[in-house]
Amino acid sequence: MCSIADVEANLAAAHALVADAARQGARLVVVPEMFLTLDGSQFQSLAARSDLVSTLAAWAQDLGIWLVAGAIPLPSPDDDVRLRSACCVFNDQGEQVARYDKIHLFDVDVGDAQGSYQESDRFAPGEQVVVVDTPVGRLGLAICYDLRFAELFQRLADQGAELISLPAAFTHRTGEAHWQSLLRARAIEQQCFILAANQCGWHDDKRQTWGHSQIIDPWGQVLTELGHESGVALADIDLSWQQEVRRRMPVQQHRRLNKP
Ligand SMILES: O=C(O)CCC(=O)C(=O)O
Repeated sequence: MCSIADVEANLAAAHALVADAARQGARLVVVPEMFLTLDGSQFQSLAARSDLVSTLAAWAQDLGIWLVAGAIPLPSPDDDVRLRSACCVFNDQGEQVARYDKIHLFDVDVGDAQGSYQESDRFAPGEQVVVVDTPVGRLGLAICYDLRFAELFQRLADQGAELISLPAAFTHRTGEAHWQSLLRARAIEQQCFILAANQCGWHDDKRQTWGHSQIIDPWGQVLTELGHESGVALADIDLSWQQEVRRRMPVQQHRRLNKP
């Protein structure tokens, strides 16, 4: 989706997309990073709103789906005044079953319309690698810039991840150059499904994201892909195909360095 500076409008747009996915039979739905807003000046007030997490939990329960709720700004679990960019997972009963705080923060000058990004001005990095069992497989959690850090994906796979979700607001410039190559590489390396939900388009004329949300299988095949527009991408997660890929090419067993 393409979030703008209006949180209520973004909530309504996200809910419509999630409901559409549920109507089409999705059992687990991933929404993009910072889908409530990409406007950093609103993060502090959003993090103070206790109603948002319960709203997202209610979506999951009402629609009978598991929801990987992108990333939203939440308070740090410790005393740090900076927030965390947090991905909460809700089950179909509306219970929060996991929370992953983005580990790798995007402090990068990509030379696009926004100038440089300094995520660590507002956020502190997470420290925990998180996996959670879901009805469609064991799910590892990562967010956007994390995609560039293969060792996180290796750790997720070492903890049994069969699929890895990646809510993102990947920039247009870096997305055009690297998004799909990195997604496919991570899927092939870990022989995992990758569920990548990206923001798209211009956000209030300030920032442009790449879109191209997609689902990739453990062989690196793109099962479904959106373009630059917002929408819903759906795929079947066939874990027997994953077992077949892993059985035929047991790269994890062939590791000789950094074995867990
Ligand atoms: O890694 C990139 O090129 C984009 C990352 C990004 O936009 C983010 O983490 O918000």
